[in-house]
Amino acid sequence: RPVWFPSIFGGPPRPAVQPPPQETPERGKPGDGPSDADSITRAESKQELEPTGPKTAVQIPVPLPVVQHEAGPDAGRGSPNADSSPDEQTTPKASATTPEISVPSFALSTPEPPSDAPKLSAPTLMPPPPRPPTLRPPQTNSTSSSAPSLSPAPRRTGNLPIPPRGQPGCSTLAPPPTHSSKPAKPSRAVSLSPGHSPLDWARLSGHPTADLRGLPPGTPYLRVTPSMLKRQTGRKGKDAWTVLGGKVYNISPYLPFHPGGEPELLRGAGRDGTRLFGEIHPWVNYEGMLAACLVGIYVPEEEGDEAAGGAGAVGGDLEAMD
Ligand code: HEM
Repeated sequence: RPVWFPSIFGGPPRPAVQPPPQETPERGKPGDGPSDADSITRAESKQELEPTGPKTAVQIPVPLPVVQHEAGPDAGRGSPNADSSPDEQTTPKASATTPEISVPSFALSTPEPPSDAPKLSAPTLMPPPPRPPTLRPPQTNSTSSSAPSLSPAPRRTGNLPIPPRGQPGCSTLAPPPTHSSKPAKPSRAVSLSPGHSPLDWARLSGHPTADLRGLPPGTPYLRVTPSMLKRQTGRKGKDAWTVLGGKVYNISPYLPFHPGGEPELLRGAGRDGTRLFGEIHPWVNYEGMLAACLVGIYVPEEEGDEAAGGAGAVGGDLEAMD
């Protein structure tokens, strides 16, 4: 393999002593093991195991005899010692304990685990990756596997940089400056009197038979004209009507329940409050909340059913509309 380098880097032309195609089959031969790293490792481990095991297995280079060789000394040593479980007879644990003592490559990791833990010595065949000093458990004796997973947590938090505090705009509790630059719109909600919460209104108006229209029972839906609506302002003993989306509602029963207050709600009384309503809270489901307060539909003057008393029957028009 060193012969390649001069030819690659423009050195004097030399005939290749061993061309690449010839190296591969030679290295693949099981008998020429010294060139392969695995074969070297197996050979060294077998040599170290040889004093404790039978000598015949050392001469076999293939992996299968190695397993048989390791099972032999394990069974032989494991039977007098009561500390090993019966499952260890089939595992190649004997090879892990023995090279730990004599293989030169184990010298780097030997001081880390104690020699009485044979299962932890197996990964020492390959040197462990470098770990930061903060993640290393403080105790050298690794008695349980769960201990290392718990110990790095407090160490890690202790080494994390603490964000700066005390400066304006740097607090983690405060919103970002881009969000806090514009002051929030102050709420115009009022405190409702006891028994007039939104839930109370839902109980009062949510019943299917609830009738909060302020009309005699059995009165059909009305065709409400602008002149009719104008008189329903909530004053002079009359109910307050408003138009929302083409429908006329009696909002008088809802006045003490309105979160925005009675005066605000009365701004829409006697007129079409659709635009005003939509400017303040378009998300409010007025159709569901005022279903029991539905008086009728809003129609032009000439299409109204106004009689001398005020109301005319709508008939089935509103039901067809729904
Ligand atoms: C058309 C005249 C109306 C006006 C001028 C009006 C005005 C207001 C105002 C100023 C608020 C307080 C908003 C805030 O919290 O800052 C409010 C809240 C509220 N209004 Fe009205 N309102 C009207 C009609 C209605 C109607 C007809 C309903 C029910 C069908 C209603 C249901 C509510 C509800 C549920 C809230 C609380 C909204 C929330 O907290 O998000 N309002 N209203």
